[in-house]
Amino acid sequence: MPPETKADIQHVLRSINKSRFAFPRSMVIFITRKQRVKQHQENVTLITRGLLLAGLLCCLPVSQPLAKDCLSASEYQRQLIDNTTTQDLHAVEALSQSILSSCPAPLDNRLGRVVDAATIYISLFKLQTDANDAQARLLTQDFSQSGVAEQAFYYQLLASYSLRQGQTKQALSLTHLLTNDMLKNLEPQESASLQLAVATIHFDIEFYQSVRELLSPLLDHPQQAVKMRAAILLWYTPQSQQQLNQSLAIVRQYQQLPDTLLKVSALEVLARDASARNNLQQGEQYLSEAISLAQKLGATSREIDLKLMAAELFASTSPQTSLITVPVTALNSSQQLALTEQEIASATQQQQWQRASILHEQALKLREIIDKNKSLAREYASFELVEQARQLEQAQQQARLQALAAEKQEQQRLIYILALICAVLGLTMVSLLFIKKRRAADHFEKLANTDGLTQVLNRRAIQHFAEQVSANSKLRKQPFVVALADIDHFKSVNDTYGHDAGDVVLTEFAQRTNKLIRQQDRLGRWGGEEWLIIMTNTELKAVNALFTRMQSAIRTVSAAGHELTITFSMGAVAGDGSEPVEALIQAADALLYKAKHNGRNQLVTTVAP
Ligand SMILES: Nc1nc2c(ncn2[C@@H]2O[C@H](COP(=O)(O)OP(=O)(O)OP(=O)(O)O)[C@@H](O)[C@H]2O)c(=O)[nH]1
Repeated sequence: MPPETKADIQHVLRSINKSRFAFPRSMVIFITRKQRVKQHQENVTLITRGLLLAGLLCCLPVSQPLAKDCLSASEYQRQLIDNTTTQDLHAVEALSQSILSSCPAPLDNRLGRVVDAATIYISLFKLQTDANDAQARLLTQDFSQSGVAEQAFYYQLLASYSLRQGQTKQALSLTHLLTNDMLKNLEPQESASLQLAVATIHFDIEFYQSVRELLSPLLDHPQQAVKMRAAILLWYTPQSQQQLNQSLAIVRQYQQLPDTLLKVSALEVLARDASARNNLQQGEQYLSEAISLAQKLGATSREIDLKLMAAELFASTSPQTSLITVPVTALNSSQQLALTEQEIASATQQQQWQRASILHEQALKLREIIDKNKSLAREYASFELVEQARQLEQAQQQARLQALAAEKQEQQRLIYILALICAVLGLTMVSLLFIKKRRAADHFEKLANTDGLTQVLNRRAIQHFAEQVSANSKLRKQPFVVALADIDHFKSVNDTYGHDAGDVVLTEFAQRTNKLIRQQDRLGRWGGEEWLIIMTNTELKAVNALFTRMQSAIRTVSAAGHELTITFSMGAVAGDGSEPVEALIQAADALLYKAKHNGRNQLVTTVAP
C-alpha cells in the first residue's frame, strides 16, 4: 500500500475517533450499506443509553457547578448562528461540547435543539457523523413560539442536511417554507444567512436565476463572511464576465478570513480560477493550502472534495490512488461519481479493460441517480417555486407587451389618421390640379375648335367631325347627310345695318340652328356666312324637315333696332363613307350654288355622286 494511501486512511480514522457519535472503526469502513444501517441502529441505542447514563451521573452530585457555566439557550443559539454564518466548524464543535459539558442533563428542549443543530452542521462536513436522529427530532419540533429568524435557521439547516441525504423533496419543501413564509418576514440583517442557505440549495438544483437574485445584493454586505460566501457561490453560477470579476475580486480577499471552512471554499475557487487560466502551479498551491486547512479543521467531506478536484485538475501531482482509500459508502453520490471516473481513467491507463468496463457501468448508474434526483428536484421546484416566479414574470411581460401593443396601436392609429389626411389632401390637390388641367385643356380645346363669334364648331373642327362620322358610317353601313347653308344677301345686312348687326345675325343663325339639330348632329361655321351641318345616321330626305324648321326659326332677327328678315339657301348630299368628305362638301357646295342660282331661300338635294 502506498504511503499516501495509508496516511489517508489514518487521517479518516483519526477523524472518526474524534467524533462524539463515533462508530467502532471496524464497523464504519468497508461495510455494506445494509450493515451500516443495522449497525447504526444498534449504535444509536448504545449511544442513547450511554448519554442517559452520563446525564444521570453528571446530574447527581455535580449538576450545580456545571449549570453555573451554562449560558441561556438564546445565547447559545445566537453563537451557533454566528458560527455557522462564518462557517467556523471548530467553533460549532466547541459550542456543542460546551453545552453538553456545562448544562444540566437532560437538556431542556431549546438547548437540545441547539445541540441537534450543531450535530447536523458538523455532519455536513464530517463523513463519520450521522445526524439522522437530530434531524428527526428537529423535524418534529414545534417552532410556532420561536421567532422567524430562529425558525428559519433550523429550517435551512434541515434543508441542507435533507439535500445531502438525498431527501430532495423534503429539502425543497423546507426551502419553499423558507422563501415563501419566512424570507420576506425577516429583517435585512437577519435574512443574509437564510438567503445564502436557500441559494445553496437552489444552486444544487441548478435554479441559477434564483441564486443570482438572492446573492447579488449580498456582495455589498457589511459582514465579511456573508459577502465572501455570496461571492464564492456566485462565482460558480453562470453569469456575465463583469459579475464574475466582481465575485472573484471579493474571493481574492480570502487572507482576511480566519481559518474556517469559508477560507477553504475561497481557496478552492482560486485554485479553479488559476486552473482555468492555465496557471497550474498557482492552482496547486491554492489547492494544497485548502486541503491542509480542511484537514486541520477535520472537515473530511471537504477534504475528499478537494482531493477529487486535485485529481481532476492537477492529475500529475495528485494521484487518484490516494482517493480510493476513502470508504465509498461514506461519500455522497457526486463524490462517488467523481471517484469512479478517476478510477476509470486509471484502469484505462493501465489497460485493465474489464475493470474499466465494470467501473463504467457503476458510473452510469451513479449518474442516473444524480440526474434523477436533480430532475425530480427541478420538477418539484418548477411546480412550487419556479412556476410562481414564471407566472409573475409572464404576467409582467404580458402587461409590458400589452402596454407596448397599446402604444403601438395608438401610434399606428395616429399614423393612419395622418396618412389618411395626407392622402385626402394629396388626392384633393391632385384632383384639383387634374380638374384645373382638364378644364384648361378643355378650354383650349374648345378655343381651338370653336368659332369665336358664334360659339359653334369652327371649320377645322366640323371637318374633323365630318371625317369621323364618315368613317363610322362606313363601318356601320349607315347613311349620313352633309348640308351646306349660306345666308342670303348677307352683304346687304352689313352694308345697311353695319357689321355689328351682321355679327348678331350670324350669332342668332348659329344658336337657333344649334337648338334645332339633334344631339348627335353638329353645326360648324364653314366660312363668313356659310355653315356646314353634319347629320349622323340620317337619310337625305330628313334634311327637308330640318330646313323647314330652320327657315321658321331664323326668319326674323332683331339687330341694330330693326327686325330683319333673314333667309338662307342650302345644298345637301348624303354619304355612306365610301367617298372622301371633301368630295361630299364640294357636292353640297355645288347644290348650294344651285339653290342660290334658283332664287335663294331653298334647299337643293341630291344623292352623292
Ligand atoms: N358682319 C360680318 N360680316 C361678314 C363676316 N364674314 C364675312 N362677312 C361678310 O359677308 C359678306 C358675304 O357676301 P357675299 O359673299 O357677297 O354674299 P351675299 O351678300 O350673302 O350674297 P349671296 O350669298 O349671293 O346671297 C361679305 O360682305 C363679308 O364681308 C363676319 O364675320 N361678320
